[in-house]
This record gives sequence, structure tokens and C-alpha cells, in this order.
Amino acid sequence: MKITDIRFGMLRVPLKTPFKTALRTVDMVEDIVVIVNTDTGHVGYGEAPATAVITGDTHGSIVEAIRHYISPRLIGADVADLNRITRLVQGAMEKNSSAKAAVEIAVYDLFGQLYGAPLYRLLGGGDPVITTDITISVDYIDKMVADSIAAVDRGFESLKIKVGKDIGVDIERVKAIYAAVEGRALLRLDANQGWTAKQAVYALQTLEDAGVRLELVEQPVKAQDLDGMKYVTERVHTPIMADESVFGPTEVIELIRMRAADIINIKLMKTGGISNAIRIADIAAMYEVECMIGCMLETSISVAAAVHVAVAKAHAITKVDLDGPSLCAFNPVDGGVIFNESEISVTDAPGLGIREIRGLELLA
Ligand SMILES: C[C@H](N)C(=O)N[C@H](CCC(=O)O)C(=O)O
Ligand SMILES: [Mg+2]
Repeated sequence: MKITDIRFGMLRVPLKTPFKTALRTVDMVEDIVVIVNTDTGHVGYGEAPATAVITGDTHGSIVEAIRHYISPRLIGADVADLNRITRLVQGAMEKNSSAKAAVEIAVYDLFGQLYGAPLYRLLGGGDPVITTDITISVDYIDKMVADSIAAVDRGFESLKIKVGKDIGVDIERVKAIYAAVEGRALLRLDANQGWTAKQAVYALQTLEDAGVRLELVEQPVKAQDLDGMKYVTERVHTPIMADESVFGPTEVIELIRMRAADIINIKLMKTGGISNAIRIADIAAMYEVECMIGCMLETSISVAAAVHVAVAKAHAITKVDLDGPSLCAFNPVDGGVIFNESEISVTDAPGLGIREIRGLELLA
């Protein structure tokens, strides 16, 4: 099975409600879909969101990176040579992690189709059902409390609460939500870099003293501020998770060496795809550091790939934040992974199992 060409589509799916973080507000998923064709007629699918504020990727940069740097190296490559292909993708250029991820996802999809096996089995197998949290956007306190109760009523037992705005209001937000759902759901916070190290310590110690138990706090400080992250990690009991601070395996090794955080958030759009995500999970497991697997604003194309990784690497990936498809107003994908609110299941369809993507606008 040889790669013959790589094409692009634009996929637009409205969100059920606006997604609001300390970094941005978004109403719609608008992602580049990568379509990898082969000489056997098999088609592999990948997806890349333009999360410019986190990865630096834009729609234009994703298409240009693949068209001019990655695709020329892959045309004619045999899908059976997966390790060679992932090296070609990763070595094509610096950065552009979402573009690399979309191509890798499509090639892994084809690799599964080549051997007639679902991707998670080729990655080592595992329990085919996982459970995700759901994100509660940062907003007025009453709205966040109402959204949290609604999410718990939908069956979510873990809520990822977005904070990182005004520190005083953030503390009140978390106290109010905790009081409303205590005993029914675990709370994870994500400050998306919105606090300083000292603010984070103050907020988390205040919450700890008030008896608010948090499962973890994600990226309290600026991405580059590893010393600040370590400062927070050393001063609070609540586990601290690195997200925007770590993209690839090298950064993860440095973070673990510094003991700057307790947990690592792996996202395919930061790692440049599946090959590095697996490496990070294995490195973290060696050092007994837990991982979460997360997503950007992605549909069930690229999130499906993350689900297969989560299933196969469950020894290291103990927490799941793959709520992108649950945030979407509809599922554009026919086939593939089954997203049923908090419960996500892989099937035994080969590769990612995607049969059709509805509403895809092909790009020239
Ligand atoms: C969607 C997911 N639950 C999430 O919250 N991801 C964010 C970044 C998403 C974005 O801004 O596109 C995160 O973990 O920081
Ligand atoms: Mg995050």
C-alpha cells in the first residue's frame, strides 16, 4: 500500500455552547481534514485544528506545511514502513505540530487498514472502553454552577473547570461549583496559563484550607515558566499538571528531571501525532509519572486517534479529557470510535474505522 497523494478539506461544526478559556472564546470547530490516498484505494483520515494561541498552527500554515514540506517526502512511501514514515514527518520541519499530527493520524489509520486491525490492537491492545471528563467554560459564577450541574446530570463524573481570569472570582467560582456537585463529580481546574506562580499558590492554598478537594490543576502559569510551575508544585498538596509547557518527549524529560509538575497532559496536536505521544507515555511510565490525554477543539476524527492511544497506553494514561466530540453540536463522522457522553468505546473496525465525513468542503 503506497501513498499516492494528500488532499485537504475544511470541516466546520458548530459547538453546542461557546467554548471559553483564559486564552480564547470559540463558537465553532473549524479544522483542516487531511485525506491520504493510496494505490490500493484505501484512504486514511487525519484532522488538525488551528489552535494558534497554543501550538502556533493556523489553517494556512497547516496546509502549507503539509503541501510543501511533508507531502513531498511521503509520496510513494509504503504504509508498511510506518517507523520510516513517522521519522520523515517529524523531520520535515521544525514545529508545525498539528500539521504533523494530522498526517501521522491518517498514516496510522492506513496502517490499521493494511493489517485489517483496529489501531489500538496494533498499539498493544487494551480495554476498549474509556471515560472522559467534560469542560465547563469560564463564565459568570451562576452560569458555571448551572453548566456543572447539567453536566453531572448527563452522567459526567469528572468536570474540567476553566479558570485563569480574575483570581478572586476564580476562587469563588470553584467554591460554588464544588458545593453544588460535591460527591457527584471530581473537579479538575485548567487555568490555561492565566495565573502567576504566587497567585496560583494563594488560590490553591485558599481552596485547600476551605476543604475544596481538587483532582488536579492544569497549567496554572505561563507555558515557558517551568520554574514557576515547580514553585507551585512544591507548595500545594493539589497535583499540578503541565499542558502548554510540554509538547514533545524532550520537554517532558526536562519537566520530569526538574520535578516541575506531577502530571503531564499529552495531546496529539502538541506531540506532532501518535509516535511521540506513545514515546511520552512510555517515558512517563518509566518515571511513574501519570498522564492525561487531552484534545483541542477537534471532532471525532483526530480525537478517535487519541482514544486508540489512550486505550493502548492505559498503564500510563490514567486520565482522559477527550470531550471535543461531546462539545460539538453534531458528529460529522460515520463509523469510527463511539462517543456516548462520558463513555467512549473503540470498535474492531480496521484503523480508525472512519467510513465517511459529512459536510467536508474539499480544498483546491
Ligand atoms: C477541549 C479540551 N477539553 C480542552 O479544554 N482543551 C484545552 C485547549 C483547547 C483549545 O483552546 O482549543 C486545554 O486543555 O487547554
Ligand atoms: Mg489545558
